Amino acid sequence: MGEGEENAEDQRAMDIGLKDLSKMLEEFAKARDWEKYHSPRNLLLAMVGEVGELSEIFQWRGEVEKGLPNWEEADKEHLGEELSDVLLYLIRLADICGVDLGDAATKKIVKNAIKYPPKPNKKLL
Ligand SMILES: Nc1ccn([C@H]2C[C@H](O)[C@@H](COP(=O)(O)OP(=O)(O)OP(=O)(O)O)O2)c(=O)n1
Repeated sequence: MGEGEENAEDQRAMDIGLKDLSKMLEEFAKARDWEKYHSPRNLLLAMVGEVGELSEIFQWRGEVEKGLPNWEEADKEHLGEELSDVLLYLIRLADICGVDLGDAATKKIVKNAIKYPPKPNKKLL
């Protein structure tokens, strides 16, 4: 196994968090002098573009089974890439807007639970 493959394994093994990804994206932009392009509006439009690319994967397939059992591996890999592009732009957008996404999302889940109370026998939150 080459060094690059070992690093990829390490990355997979890591339970990476939003803050780590945010830092990596900041470094990625800095290293390319792309910070000037990463304005809130540009990032939002880039994210919406990636949502379009994600949608294209499902377009014309009809409903698909959970777990995508009949999909080619290459299609699943493509799906992972497009999901990642959406996530990465979302994380970068939140960072550039000064929003702590982990904190905001946690608060939102609590708010959702109050708005939509669970069935009495299924109370998890
Ligand atoms: N100014 C940019 C351009 C790209 N990226 C990063 C975030 C996304 O994860 C990915 C998007 O790259 P592309 O625009 O090349 O989009 P795709 O990877 O989807 O390629 P394609 O549109 O050719 O399928 O790169 C970024 O942070 N800032």
